[in-house]
Amino acid sequence: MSNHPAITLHQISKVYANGTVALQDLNLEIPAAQFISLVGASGCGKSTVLRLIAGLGKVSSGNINWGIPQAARKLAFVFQDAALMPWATVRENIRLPLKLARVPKQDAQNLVQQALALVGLTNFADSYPRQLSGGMKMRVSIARALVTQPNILLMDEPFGALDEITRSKLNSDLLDLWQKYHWTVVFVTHNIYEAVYLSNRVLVMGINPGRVVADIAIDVPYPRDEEFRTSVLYNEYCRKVARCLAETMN
Ligand SMILES: Nc1ncnc2c1ncn2[C@@H]1O[C@H](COP(=O)(O)OP(=O)(O)OP(=O)(O)O)[C@@H](O)[C@H]1O
Repeated sequence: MSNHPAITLHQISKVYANGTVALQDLNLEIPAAQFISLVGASGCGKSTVLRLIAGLGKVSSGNINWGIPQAARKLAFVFQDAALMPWATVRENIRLPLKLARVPKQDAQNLVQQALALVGLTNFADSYPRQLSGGMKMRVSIARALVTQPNILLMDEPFGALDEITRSKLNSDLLDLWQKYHWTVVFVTHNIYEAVYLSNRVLVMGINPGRVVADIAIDVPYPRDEEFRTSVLYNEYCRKVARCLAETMN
């Protein structure tokens, strides 16, 4: 894994037009190919951090420095809501970003086929969203992000609406893909267990104002399996994150 910073957020503040101070003096260094999670109380600015990295809004002060030249930056965003077009098939939903980028049809077809295989939905390519379970819809949403072959993946509570069993399966599948493709991942979640299982680092954010209050390295090698999830070490990490989170609420 490279330690070269892909993204550095330096003294970032974000004040929305209505005066809400969402972030204040937030510092965060994200090395290339790291999987980091942001956890924190509702309203502490987690989504704001993702949006600023994605360029969907301007910082009020501070700056975001990129270790990757603009031409080589390929960002993809996955939201909690799969937000699929109900009238279009799985294949058409996944092809949408390629269509918008005017990728030639044959290339697009190949990329969609690959993305379908990655998320295990090849046999559902011609199904409609209404015919899929919640977990399958989220897989389509992930495939739609992966089809653009990103190197930075921004995920805003992608599994928040799923049941525990589906969430746990998608966590494992996501880690398998990450180990293969080495994306830089910034993952927002309310779920401490998910954050510890997935991440190289868990960043705990405080509220009022939003900032990073703890940066906890999860020093456990990948692949991480069921054994890790049931280990004493895993529980210790979860407790540590929970304690930091509780302190932010005091
Ligand atoms: N467009 C906006 N205009 C004004 N205030 C906003 C806007 N977007 C977010 N905020 C405010 O900024 C703060 C941070 O919001 P943000 O959505 O980043 O938090 P969050 O940690 O992702 O919350 P949650 O966990 O509930 O999704 C909140 O107080 C929110 O109300």
